[in-house]
Amino acid sequence: MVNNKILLVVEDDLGLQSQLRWCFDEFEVEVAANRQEALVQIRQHQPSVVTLDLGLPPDPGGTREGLATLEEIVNIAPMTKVIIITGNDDRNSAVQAINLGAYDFYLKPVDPTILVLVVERAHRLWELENENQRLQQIRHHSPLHGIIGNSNLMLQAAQTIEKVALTNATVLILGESGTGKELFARALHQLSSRIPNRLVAINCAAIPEQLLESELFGYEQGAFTGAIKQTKGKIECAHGGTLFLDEIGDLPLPLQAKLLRFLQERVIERLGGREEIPVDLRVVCATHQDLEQKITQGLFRPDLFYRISEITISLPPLRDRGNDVLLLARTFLSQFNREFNKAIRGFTRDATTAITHYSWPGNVREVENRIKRAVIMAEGRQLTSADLELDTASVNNADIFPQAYHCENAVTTLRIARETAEIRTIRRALQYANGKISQAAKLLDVTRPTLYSLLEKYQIKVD
Ligand SMILES: Nc1ncnc2c1ncn2[C@@H]1O[C@H](COP(=O)(O)OP(=O)(O)OP(=O)(O)O)[C@@H](O)[C@H]1O
Repeated sequence: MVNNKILLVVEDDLGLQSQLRWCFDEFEVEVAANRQEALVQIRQHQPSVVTLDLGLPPDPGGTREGLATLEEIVNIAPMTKVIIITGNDDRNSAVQAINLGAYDFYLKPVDPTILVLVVERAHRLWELENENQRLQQIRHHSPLHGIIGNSNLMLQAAQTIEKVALTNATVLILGESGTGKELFARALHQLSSRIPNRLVAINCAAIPEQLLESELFGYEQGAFTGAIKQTKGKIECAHGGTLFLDEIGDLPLPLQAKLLRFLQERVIERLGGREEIPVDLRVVCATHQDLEQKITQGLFRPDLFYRISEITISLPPLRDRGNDVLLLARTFLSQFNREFNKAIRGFTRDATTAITHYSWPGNVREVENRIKRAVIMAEGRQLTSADLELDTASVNNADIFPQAYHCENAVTTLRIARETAEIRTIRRALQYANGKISQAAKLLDVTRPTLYSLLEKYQIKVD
């Protein structure tokens, strides 16, 4: 767990370094004697405040090294408050440091009591800014707790959930696999007044028909061979709470009739039992299937369909959610960095391009899995498209053109279309030119350096 009160003292005078180390009781104090050590400590401990002596080796008598260190700190940890410590005769450098992004300066000689106050104030500001940023992120990126998304379609879905949560209406959530149907069902339960009780989930596609009935409705002792004791079903277990029926489209027809009866009368009978047991619960169903088509095929009861779809929420596939994919990718990256104790700092440009171009057939689950695998395996400081196994070839295979038409953001759409056309044209020219760069460049009417930079940009390999 990250300690919030971490101070980094960057000071090459070892006497002063140890004096400073002991005067900040409230802080966990880390020390560094030069630029390199300072940057390692910043990455490792993410301090809220840094005190930085401008006279660092190899320029202990000047300020060049101190100012260069400041620039790097501001670059990699922009929220960190850097307090410059400098000689009384060097006000100009102090002002220059403020221009470069230092939070404050302090003129030597050091009076520990005053410096503690300055550091405390800087830490308090850091805390407020952090909290503010956190709240803004929640407001901007999380329409509901734990649900990441900023696109209009997701905000609409979240608003519907908020509106229906306090009612008892039966909700049907539709969407491709991995779009977050179960996550939304859980959010609905959490916003409802049924939160003191459980959400009980059952996947109708994962359990064989003979077992599904007893799983749902329970059984009395001796109801069938192996029924050695009375057992409650999922419906009874959800009493007072929410029953989540996932893959409802796979519920066999005989069980559809039994479920319909329960939804109409709100009582169940266990298998082998005669007693009618009243159960009070809210039902949420989900499916990736087209239920209306199943109705026309005679595979789904229309009366059950109308019962379960008092409110229908359609979750769009990820390829229709504009920039949500990048938001999700970044969120999963920080989550898995924390989980696996890694410090990968974002995505390379080619990774960002690949993430926006790929069509994500497995939706959010696929983003989560790819980033998890990449964080575990990656060796560099940023994730590349190869780490994500989304190199140019797989992005092309996913055929990025259809996405161009579905994107919410028209500017992105044009960019995707242009880049797709560029990739294809370059590949064709290389084929014609048998992989000879200068000939391909001539065909494309660009210079060789331009073609090289395009090959690098799109990660096109020349055989
Ligand atoms: N908007 C989102 N923000 C954050 N995480 C999400 C989001 N949508 C889905 N997830 C995560 O993606 C994974 C798949 O989501 P979920 O199981 O809810 O999808 P599903 O539509 O129910 O899938 P299936 O139809 O295959 O059961 C889960 O780990 C979930 O937490």
